[in-house]
This record gives sequence, structure tokens and C-alpha cells, in this order.
Amino acid sequence: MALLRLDVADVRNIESASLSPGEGLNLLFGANGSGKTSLLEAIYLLSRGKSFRSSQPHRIIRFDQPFLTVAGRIGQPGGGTTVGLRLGRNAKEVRVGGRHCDSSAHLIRLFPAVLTQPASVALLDGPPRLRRQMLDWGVFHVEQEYLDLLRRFSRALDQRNTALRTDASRSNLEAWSGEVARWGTMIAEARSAYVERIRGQFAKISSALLGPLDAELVVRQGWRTGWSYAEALAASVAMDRRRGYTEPGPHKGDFTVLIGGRPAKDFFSRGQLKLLTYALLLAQACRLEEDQPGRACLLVDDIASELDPRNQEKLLSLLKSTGIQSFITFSGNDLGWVTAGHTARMFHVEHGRILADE
Ligand SMILES: Nc1ncnc2c1ncn2[C@@H]1O[C@H](COP(=O)(O)OP(=O)(O)OP(=O)(O)O)[C@@H](O)[C@H]1O
Repeated sequence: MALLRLDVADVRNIESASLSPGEGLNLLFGANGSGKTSLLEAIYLLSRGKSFRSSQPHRIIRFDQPFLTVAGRIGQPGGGTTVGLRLGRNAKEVRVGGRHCDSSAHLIRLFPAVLTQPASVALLDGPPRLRRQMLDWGVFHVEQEYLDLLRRFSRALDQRNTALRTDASRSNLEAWSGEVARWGTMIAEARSAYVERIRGQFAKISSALLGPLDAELVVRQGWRTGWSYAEALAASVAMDRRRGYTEPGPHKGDFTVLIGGRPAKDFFSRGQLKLLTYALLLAQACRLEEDQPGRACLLVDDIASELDPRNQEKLLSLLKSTGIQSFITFSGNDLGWVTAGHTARMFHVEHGRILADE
């Protein structure tokens, strides 16, 4: 499976563009401000139903236009499923196989793309919310019911918080605590199981990019180690009442990357953190590719940012070796060293227009 065809209209400075990507490496190159990231953003929109740069549609839609559209064909050459997204200022329409869908989950399921961009390093040194999102995206592709589980937990948590803040009866609070414990335990278990699934890939890829190192992923479930979630909730009732919300739980879950027992974010250089971030995200993509061959897609924005030429070359070789369809943006026109030894489909982006370099 791959993105076989892409049609973009009115995404940032791209008025109208179409391309037929290759199944391996696709390099998008051009001057600063030409529209490379906008093209990547269009592919991401097709994969998630939302942008990675802004949650406000009017910023992504080309100036003075009412909506944007991105359409594509996903699958094996000669076949495939059509997917489409039309995004207006206040409305979103998703279509898969010609049928209207009521949520973006259908796109996410069909076309799972992993994005790495300069800001992705926040996965290591930014807020835990980003790491939870990363894990949840991964679990979503392993467990069909996971989205439902997250919704159940969130509803139960809201109810428990309301019970904490009002004069709800003890039995009411206990009932909602029971629900929170039930769904929350399942979420934490699913996340831990997922980390186990990517651990091996992460160790392998991080060593390939950074040389031999003792890298470890340590998960925090969001409550005291050694306790069940129900025990942690029971122990925190008095404090939670005072706070007015539930403190322990998977909504506080997190993971850390340790190198030789120390958190990488505390002592790794910016470039090293960046390579480690690539290792994490590539591990996700490779895991998905192993579980569902041909399904994953990689979007790499600004591969040259903060990496020296040797590491850029290493990363490119690694991306190629995964066999996963990749879209990589690269500023400039002199791609001699990038393409040496690599077969890639090249797209020259110029003032929002895309020209295939055969
Ligand atoms: N809503 C919009 N409508 C029209 N043009 C826009 C809109 N938003 C941004 N732009 C313009 O689109 C152009 C392309 O931006 P993009 O981020 O895709 O460039 P890029 O090729 O990735 O550049 P760089 O190499 O500098 O990162 C920029 O000139 C930007 O000002």
C-alpha cells in the first residue's frame, strides 16, 4: 500500500497540484518558501484530517479561498481506494472510497503517516501530552477498540471530577471511581504493551543513528508504582476533593528515554536529541510496517535541519532501508550529495507548483 496519487487544491500557497509519488523515497526540494512543507502538510491532512502546523483552518486554506481539498488514491498500483478531505473555515468533509465518513478516524486507519519535523524534538524535551499522543496513535493502530476505550475513560473521568466537586453521595463517587479505574487500567496496559512492541526497533535504530548506546524506554503509568489504579484512586480521594479533579491516572502517564540510565533530554546535544527523536518515530513506523506490511508512510520535514551532512546521509540510508514510502523535504536545489547512491522520485517545488524531475 502506498499513496499512489495526490491532488491538492488551495493548501497555503499551492493553488493546484497533482503528483504520482514513488513507493520508496520521494524528495521534495526547492527554495525557502516555495511550498515544500505545504505539500507535506497536504499529505498529513489526508492521513489525519488535521494539520500539524495549525488547528485553525483559515491559516491552512489559501488566502481568500473558502476551502481546501486534498484527494488521493491509497493502495496497490493498479487499484487502491480513493480518499478525500475538504476543509472549510467551519466545516470538514471526509470521504473514503467515495462515501462520506463522519470522522477522520477512517483516514487515520487507512493511511497512517508518521511525521518528523524540526519541532518533533519536543517529544523528548516537551510536555508529556505529546508523548501520550504518540503512544495513543501507535496503540490505535494495534487495537481496534482503543479509541472507544479513550472515550469511555474520558467520560468517566469527567463524571468523577464532577462528583468530587459537588456534594455527590459516596456511592456515586465510588461508582465513577470504579469506571475510571477499569478503563484507565486498560489504557495504561495497552500503552505499556505498545512500548514493549517498539522497544526492540527503537534500540536498533537509535544505535544505527547514534552508534552503540544503552538506550531504554521507561513508561510511567500515571500513578504510584506497585499499586493498582483502583488503590491509587482510593488513596487520593481526599486530595482530589480538595483539588477538585482526579490527579492519578493515564491522563498523567508518560515515558522517558534513558541513555545509560540518565534522561537523554538532560545531557544530549540538540543534534543527538534530534537523531533520537527520529529513532522513536521511525521505530513507530517500522513497527506498523511489520504489523501491516505496506501500510506505513513517513513524512520528513526539513531533513537537513540541525544534522551534519554525515548524519543526514545516515538518516537517508536508513529511511531507504526500511522500504517505507517516504516524503522528504529538502531546501535548495543542489541535491547531488543527497541523491548519490539513492534511487528516489524527485519533485521540484517552485512558487507553489510541483514539477516532477524525471
Ligand atoms: N494561507 C496561506 N495562503 C497563501 N500562502 C500562504 C498561506 N500560508 C502560508 N503561505 C505561504 O506559503 C509559502 C510556502 O510555505 P512553506 O512553509 O510550504 O515553504 P517551504 O518550501 O517549506 O519553505 P522553507 O524551506 O523555508 O521551510 C510561504 O511563502 C508562505 O508565506
